[in-house]
Amino acid sequence: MSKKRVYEFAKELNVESKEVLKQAKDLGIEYASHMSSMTDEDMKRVKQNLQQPTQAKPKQNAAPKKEEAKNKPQQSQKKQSNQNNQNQNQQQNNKNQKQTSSKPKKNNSSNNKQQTNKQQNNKKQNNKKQSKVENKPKVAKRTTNEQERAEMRKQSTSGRRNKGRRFRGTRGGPAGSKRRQGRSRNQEQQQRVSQKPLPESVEYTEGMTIAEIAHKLHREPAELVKKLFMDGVVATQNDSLSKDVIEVLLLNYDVEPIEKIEVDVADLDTYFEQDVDEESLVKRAPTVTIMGHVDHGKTTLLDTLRDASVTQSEAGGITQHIGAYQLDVEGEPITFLDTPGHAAFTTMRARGADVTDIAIIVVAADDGVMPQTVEAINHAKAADVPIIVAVNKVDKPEANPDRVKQELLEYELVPEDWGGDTIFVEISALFNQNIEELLEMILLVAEVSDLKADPTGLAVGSVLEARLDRSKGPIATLLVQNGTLRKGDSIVVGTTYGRIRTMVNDKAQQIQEAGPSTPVEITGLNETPKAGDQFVVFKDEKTARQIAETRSNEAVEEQRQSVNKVTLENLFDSLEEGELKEVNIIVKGDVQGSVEALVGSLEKIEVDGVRINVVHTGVGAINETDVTLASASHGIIIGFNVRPTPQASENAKSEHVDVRTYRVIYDAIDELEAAMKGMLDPEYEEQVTGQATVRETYSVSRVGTIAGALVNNGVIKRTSSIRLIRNGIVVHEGELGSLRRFDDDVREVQNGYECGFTIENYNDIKIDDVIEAYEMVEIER
Ligand SMILES: Nc1nc2c(ncn2[C@@H]2O[C@H](COP(=O)(O)OP(=O)(O)OP(=O)(O)O)[C@@H](O)[C@H]2O)c(=O)[nH]1
Repeated sequence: MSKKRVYEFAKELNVESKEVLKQAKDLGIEYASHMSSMTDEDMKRVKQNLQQPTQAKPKQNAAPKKEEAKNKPQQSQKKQSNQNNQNQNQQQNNKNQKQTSSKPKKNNSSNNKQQTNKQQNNKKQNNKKQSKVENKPKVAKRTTNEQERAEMRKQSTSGRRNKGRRFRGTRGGPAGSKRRQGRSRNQEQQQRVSQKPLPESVEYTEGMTIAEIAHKLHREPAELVKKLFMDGVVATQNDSLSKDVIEVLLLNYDVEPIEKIEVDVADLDTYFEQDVDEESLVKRAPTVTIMGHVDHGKTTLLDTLRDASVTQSEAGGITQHIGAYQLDVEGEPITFLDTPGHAAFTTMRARGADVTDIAIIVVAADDGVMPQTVEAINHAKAADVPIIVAVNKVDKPEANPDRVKQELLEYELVPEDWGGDTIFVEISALFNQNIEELLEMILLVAEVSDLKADPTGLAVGSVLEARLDRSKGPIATLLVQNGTLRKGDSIVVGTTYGRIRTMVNDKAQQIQEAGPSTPVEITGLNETPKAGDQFVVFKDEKTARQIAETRSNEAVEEQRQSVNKVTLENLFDSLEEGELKEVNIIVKGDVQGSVEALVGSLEKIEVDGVRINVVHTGVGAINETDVTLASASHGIIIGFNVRPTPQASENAKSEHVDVRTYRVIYDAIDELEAAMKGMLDPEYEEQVTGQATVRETYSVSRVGTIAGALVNNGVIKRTSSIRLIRNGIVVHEGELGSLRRFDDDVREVQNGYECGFTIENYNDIKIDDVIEAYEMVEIER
């Protein structure tokens, strides 16, 4: 059933809103205001009533809205008023969405996505603004309820001081009030003569101030303040107004309110959903992902296809692995994503990248449908991507393609020759059989899908792969999805940005520009993005940097709010709160033996029924996979004699994964045990206090070696720990046995003074040895 607001309906009938309200009231229908929604039935009834000659009245242009406001019917039921307001909001939202999505869009799915995104944006903005408005003195809420307003007006005129303080009308008594009213009416009339005409409509954003709206209406803010006051809303000209108040205010002036949807420039999705100019659309290559069960031949198929691509390239051309490649089938290009497996596919999708147009599900004819085949089908279906089934390994004597077809019926994949609409191609990826037919089928599905893009304009797309290269810096493989990417372009990728310094295609050729569906590898970014990140080209580097910085800050904030990872510090708290019964750890070490020893010892730690669960062990540096695993399993990484790679360190930092490295197994055990007991010692940092050089040594029986030394740097303290250094090599670490000046025991000896000392349980002190005194100072974690 279609609904209209009172004012829209009035406009349609060319009568005033108040006339409609009046007629409705006569018919027993109560509306809160011009913004109330009318049902079809009500509109019919009101229209009939209005069309009776005595009642119909032409609409006047300069509507005396003040009276209208006065005559506004009061609500009999508070509940109904609220209901109506909800309807109003709902309808305005719908209207706004219609306004923003009226132009033709790429396709249905993007349409839907756009609508949802817009709705989300709307919601986001409304939420943001809501909080802003809520800080204001209840202005917005009060006006949403007509009955409350009326109630307040009543209170103000009855002169109840304690409640009516906001209403100036209570102060001067009836006579004064009348005088003022008379005066202001005159002023209003004078103003009206000299005022600019009102605009037909005003574009507003929620949270605008009275002064801003007054400016748009070419009216004095004081006039608006007064109008609102008459409606029971007390606000000053610098107060922000809620959407409802703004709408009522504008309608009081008979000005159409149009809400302006503010676009979040940092939301990259919006750049993917730009309105398209149908005329600029051209056919683009399909992007294909190959999925299937382990060992069914995904990699072999990708290799066979890539070989074909190499053969096509110029003699001597080398195909480099950039995460995707393009094949030319009789002049029709096809882009293959070079990362087999649905995990990659889903990760990309989870990050917002919908890059796949067609999914090829590889099923080995000798093995049939297996668990990952089903998973792959489900992932493709969830992404609404057309499926082509490649029945592989048909060269094998035990191959049974019909069994595969039979098994796939259960998943609604019915071959064409069995009356369905799924394309099945029987191939041998290893022996290059029927590959051409597979390619033709891909082109056929692509044609049916009518894949198009607009190569004009700035490029948008997704990251297929990214890595950090020691000499070149961050390298990313991008898939252009719309527009044309050019060398030198300023680009935002995920939360990073840069200018495209170099751009190569899958044939390792330097290129200047890349159109839709083209995979390219670029350098020039400031940081390494993640696979699945979206990219958008901006007209200048400054804008790109600003947007990337905003996105980066937003991402950090989001993460801060959502991530609550386990660290050694909060481990005990988590255990206390009953969140953890198992502590997940990942152990990496320099050699297998030490990893096993460490794991063995860690597993023996017993703390009140809490168990250590080793999720993964390995030899070598702590890498990104370890961090991903720790992040996913809320685990802690323990490294023994190994360090994290730079990328792993970065990821650990961003994903809040606790990485602990040790050089002594017992330290690792002690620290983990202490953390589990909530007794983690504070962390200390070494601070060298001073140095002294040995000038003489004396051997004294029962005392040992006494060294005579000169303090030549800082201070040597009796309580300090020391290191004995000979020719730059630490020969002993320990404590002082005694520290003296002449015959006196002293607490410390300053720079430039001589002293005598012994080292506890150590006598091998030689002339020219240096003792370095240091203290362990507690640092904040
Ligand atoms: N006979 C025959 N063997 C094949 C064919 N395709 C792949 N193979 C073999 O099957 C095995 C697995 O192939 P892969 O391409 O590695 O399979 P995959 O699906 O990529 O496996 P994962 O990467 O482990 O998921 C290899 O030994 C291939 O040589 C084929 O068409 N015929």
